[in-house]
Amino acid sequence: MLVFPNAKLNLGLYITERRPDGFHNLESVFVPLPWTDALEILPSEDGQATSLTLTGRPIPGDPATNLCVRAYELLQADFPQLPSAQIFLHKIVPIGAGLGGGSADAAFALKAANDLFSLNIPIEALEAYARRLGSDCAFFIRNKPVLATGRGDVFEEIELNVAGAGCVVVYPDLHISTPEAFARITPQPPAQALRAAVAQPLETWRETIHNDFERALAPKYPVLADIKQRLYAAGAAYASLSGSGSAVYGLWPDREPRTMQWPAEFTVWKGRL
Ligand SMILES: C[C@@](CO)(OP(=O)(O)O)[C@H](O)COP(=O)(O)OP(=O)(O)OC[C@H]1O[C@@H](n2ccc(N)nc2=O)[C@H](O)[C@@H]1O
Ligand SMILES: Nc1ncnc2c1ncn2[C@@H]1O[C@H](COP(=O)(O)OP(=O)(O)O)[C@@H](O)[C@H]1O
Repeated sequence: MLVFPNAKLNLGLYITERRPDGFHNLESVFVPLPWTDALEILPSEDGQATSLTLTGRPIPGDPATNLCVRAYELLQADFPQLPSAQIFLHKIVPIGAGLGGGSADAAFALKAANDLFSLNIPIEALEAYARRLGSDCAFFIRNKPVLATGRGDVFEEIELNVAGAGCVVVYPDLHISTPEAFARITPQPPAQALRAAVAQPLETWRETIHNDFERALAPKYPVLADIKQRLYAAGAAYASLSGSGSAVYGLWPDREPRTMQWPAEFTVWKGRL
């Protein structure tokens, strides 16, 4: 079974408090971004152990701990009838970019195994498996715009009118680790209610919707503010860091983004939400 795990963007991101379990409560709107990896899961040849074949963008870390493998093993622990699998991942979405790429691969691996082997796991149970793999992983099970709270794993439906907006995502070849980014944050309540702010026209968001990681990361990574400023100079109605970085995106509600030149080492995605 071949699936295409997509990335996500954060529209606003407020880190509101540190929790006793070491994680942080947050408030953010997550939206699917149609920038995808390719993931294939097939039953193994007779007697072969589960294998992972990686192509595309190199993924740091031991392949045995790749989130696709961990997702599959999580299901195998509860479904002994699940055979070994051959997993092929062609990695395209930048890593450590705040685009949720690893979490998307894990969630799509759960969904693909559920469909391929007819496990009939209900959607709520798939979300529960996903929560064990990463804070934002459960988002990719339903893969619809949500207001996320808690650890980034508690969702409420939200009305959004960004579908079809022009979007440019710029990854400056900079891996920012999520724990490192959190270490730079002082939690505080959001200045504005996010649900109300995203309901207003996109042109108003520049004044009302913020990502707390921007200020926290600015001293160490000035390139992030440079990219944002260039997106605004090219006519974006709204521009922001996604997640804990380092990808920065711009949105254009009703017209094509102007062509922009970026350094050769940057990776740029251009399309529509
Ligand atoms: C904070 C967000 C916002 O979108 O950042 P990005 O990963 O997108 O940049 C995500 O929810 C991240 O989700 P995810 O990347 O799955 O995080 P996890 O693997 O669960 O956690 C990685 C580390 O980040 C910190 N962490 C993560 C989520 C959270 N709510 N509080 C935290 O303090 C913890 O130090 C944790 O050990
Ligand atoms: N399939 C995968 N794709 C990307 N990263 C993975 C994967 N499996 C494990 N990882 C690990 O997860 C970490 C976070 O990756 P990713 O989800 O892309 O970043 P972010 O949380 O910033 O969106 C990486 O450092 C990587 O080592």
